[in-house]
Amino acid sequence: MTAPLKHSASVTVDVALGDRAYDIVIGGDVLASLGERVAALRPGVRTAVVTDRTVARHWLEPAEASLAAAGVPTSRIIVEEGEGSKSYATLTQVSEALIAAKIERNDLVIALGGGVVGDLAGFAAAILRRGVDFVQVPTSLLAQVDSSVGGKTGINSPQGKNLIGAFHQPVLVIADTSVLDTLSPRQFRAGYAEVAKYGILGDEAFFAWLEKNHADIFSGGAGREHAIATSCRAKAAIVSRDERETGERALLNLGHTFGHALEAATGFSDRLFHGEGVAVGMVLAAEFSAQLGMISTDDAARIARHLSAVGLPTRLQDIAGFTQEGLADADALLALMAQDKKVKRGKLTFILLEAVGRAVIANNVEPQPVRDFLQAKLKA
Ligand SMILES: NC(=O)c1ccc[n+]([C@@H]2O[C@H](COP(=O)([O-])OP(=O)(O)OC[C@H]3O[C@@H](n4cnc5c(N)ncnc54)[C@H](O)[C@@H]3O)[C@@H](O)[C@H]2O)c1
Ligand SMILES: O=C(O)C(=O)C[C@@H](O)[C@H](O)[C@H](O)COP(=O)(O)O
Ligand SMILES: [Zn+2]
Repeated sequence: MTAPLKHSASVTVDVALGDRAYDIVIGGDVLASLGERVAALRPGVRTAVVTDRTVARHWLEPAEASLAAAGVPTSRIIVEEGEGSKSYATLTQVSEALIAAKIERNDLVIALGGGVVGDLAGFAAAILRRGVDFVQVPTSLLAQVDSSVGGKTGINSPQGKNLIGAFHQPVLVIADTSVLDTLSPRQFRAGYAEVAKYGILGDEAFFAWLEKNHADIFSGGAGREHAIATSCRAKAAIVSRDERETGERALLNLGHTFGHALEAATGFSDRLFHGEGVAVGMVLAAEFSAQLGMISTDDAARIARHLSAVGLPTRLQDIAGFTQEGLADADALLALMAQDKKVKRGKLTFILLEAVGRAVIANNVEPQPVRDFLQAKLKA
């Protein structure tokens, strides 16, 4: 745990993982406290900040200034932005730069960026000298509500999302909500899909609140911080009970079995951002659940209606280049889903819905009903 510091209002969420517990500090100017918090957590530490080009342009200097003011030595490693950087090539670039910077076992890697930088830098830290601690400084909405918390790190392989990785928890998360002001509207909206996910999977009241307050979240009102803190509390609670996804953590994968296959089918490109794939995937999961008689068609329609109201894609046909080979093809999508990490003895696991706010884990799902469902959706 970090000691409380005297900065303007911030909220701290605890991720209760015993001797690996850590704080998520959320607030409007907490980036300025990065150096002070790192120095308090690890006196005498050296750091390397991993970031991407776009985030570096906006936020690297304030991060470095905060570290310098607290007397924390640092070096910088800058990668290309985008999902393509969750690759073997960029992992090599980052690992070798960390070695060149002489980051030792007791030093810290700092991931300053969205989910791509967090997953990549976290994984590099996990394998560098067999494990170096790291700090998450998430700069996208998605990273502040989801990817910076919980310790899933990794890269993609051509066969699928996040297939190479490790569980490696950060030692601190600093989520400065004011950095979101430089995020593009499309990226902000994509991150919102993961916010809505927490309501859909386990908190109907939060979903109803989002239905009423989404405009405030998008415009940067007080609701934004509330939505981020609520999302982090929901994720922290699940992760602290099931760190390694042996059970209920799989609920956080709502929409991802479909979504990850769609991201792979679109070549991990800007045709479909992760959050957008999750939005389409959650609607497909809801509609598939309705077809199985698990959720009412009204509830499934309510989910699609809200995601569509904020401008997220909700149908396969909304994806750029929908008719291109591999996307409008149920068998190709099923082949990609076969690489999902929830597959057990060759059988698919889906996160399905009984109601808004009630998700369940469905093991041993046969491929044929999924194929039939997708074929119908592709023609719709
Ligand atoms: N580890 C997990 O638990 C977890 C959870 C959810 C998603 N993810 C992963 O996260 C990734 C998606 O993360 P993302 O949506 O943050 O994408 P991202 O990291 O690619 O960031 C989105 C874009 O926004 C830019 N950006 C980020 N912060 C900015 C800021 N403050 N100002 C201006 N531009 C900014 C980035 O340069 C990038 O171009 C996917 O790879 C997904 O698989 C991981
Ligand atoms: O933290 C989790 O657990 C999640 O599933 C969160 C997801 O939003 C995230 O996209 C995660 O990276 C997906 O995990 P994966 O195990 O399917 O790669
Ligand atoms: Zn996700």
